[in-house]
Amino acid sequence: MSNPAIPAAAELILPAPAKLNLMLHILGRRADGYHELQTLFQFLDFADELGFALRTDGQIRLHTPIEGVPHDSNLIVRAARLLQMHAGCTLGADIWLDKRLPMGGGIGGGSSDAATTLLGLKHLWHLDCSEDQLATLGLSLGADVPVFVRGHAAFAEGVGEKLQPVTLSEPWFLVAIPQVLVSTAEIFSDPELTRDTPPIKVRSLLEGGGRNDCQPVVQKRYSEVRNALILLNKFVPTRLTGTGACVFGSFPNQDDADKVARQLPATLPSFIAQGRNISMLHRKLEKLVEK
Ligand SMILES: C[C@@](CO)(OP(=O)(O)O)[C@H](O)COP(=O)(O)OP(=O)(O)OC[C@H]1O[C@@H](n2ccc(N)nc2=O)[C@H](O)[C@@H]1O
Ligand SMILES: Nc1ncnc2c1ncn2[C@@H]1O[C@H](COP(=O)(O)OP(=O)(O)O)[C@@H](O)[C@H]1O
Repeated sequence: MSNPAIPAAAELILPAPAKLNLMLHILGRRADGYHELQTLFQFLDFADELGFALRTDGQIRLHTPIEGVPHDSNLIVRAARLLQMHAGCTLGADIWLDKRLPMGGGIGGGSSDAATTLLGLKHLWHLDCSEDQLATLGLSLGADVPVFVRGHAAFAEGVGEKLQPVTLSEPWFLVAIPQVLVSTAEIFSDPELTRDTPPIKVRSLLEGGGRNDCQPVVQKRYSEVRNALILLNKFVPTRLTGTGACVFGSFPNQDDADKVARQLPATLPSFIAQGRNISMLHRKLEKLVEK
């Protein structure tokens, strides 16, 4: 199906889905300042969309700027240039982004855009590089990029790069979007953040178990997040994803999620999407390969 936000010139249109951190424990801080974590990633069927067209002059042009993000700093452009350099590829690309995921929301939009760019351009440029290579390249762009490259729900350790695929139930999520941008770096540098949660084994982690260690710090600093947690908790157990700002609750079906969404005030936008173990991107890529 075509997307009116992406011109017909695009030869390849791919989704860049959101993720949730169903739990997020912080175990410690490494010498380089990064934090050792344990987190459970699941994808949502809610996504940005990217269009790609081949250029033969080697240039990378993103035609849909994001306000406040310079062209060359956009993770899409950085991912494209990194792949070009790594593969010694002389081809370029025109790229269009239909941004639907709230930014700075802890649902991984920028990282997912980067992963979709790596996989999309591998396809467009007919590159012979492995998923392992793309995940390693992705990690240099952000801790969350590898899970989007792999496309399978996962228990993650290290700084988020040691991934163990898991199969979870696939409930419907109501995700509320407090109207505030939370900086990941700011939360990780907060002196009040606890960094001593003991490691747990994935098999001992019951679905819905664990917690988000960032939540106390984020809700203390941002009243918008605090209020959203209070409000949504009246209907369903609610938790922060990543370093926020989004908060979520799960439901057995879409109707139940809809009923709660309708009761939220207009000042707290939200969306509903199903949690998925295989990302939308990988489901679409599989279909392309089958053709
Ligand atoms: C916390 C998580 C959980 O999924 O998600 P978000 O809330 O950002 O989506 C991620 O680990 C974020 O991953 P990502 O957004 O790719 O982070 P990066 O760009 O690599 O790092 C941003 C900043 O966060 C801090 N950081 C990030 C990851 C980590 N394990 N330890 C850290 O201390 C560092 O200060 C770094 O400069
Ligand atoms: N393609 C992109 N999409 C979103 N954000 C981007 C992108 N490229 C760079 N950024 C920068 O990354 C920051 C974090 O974005 P995002 O991934 O949406 O948040 P989070 O990591 O909290 O889920 C943004 O505020 C923006 O400055």
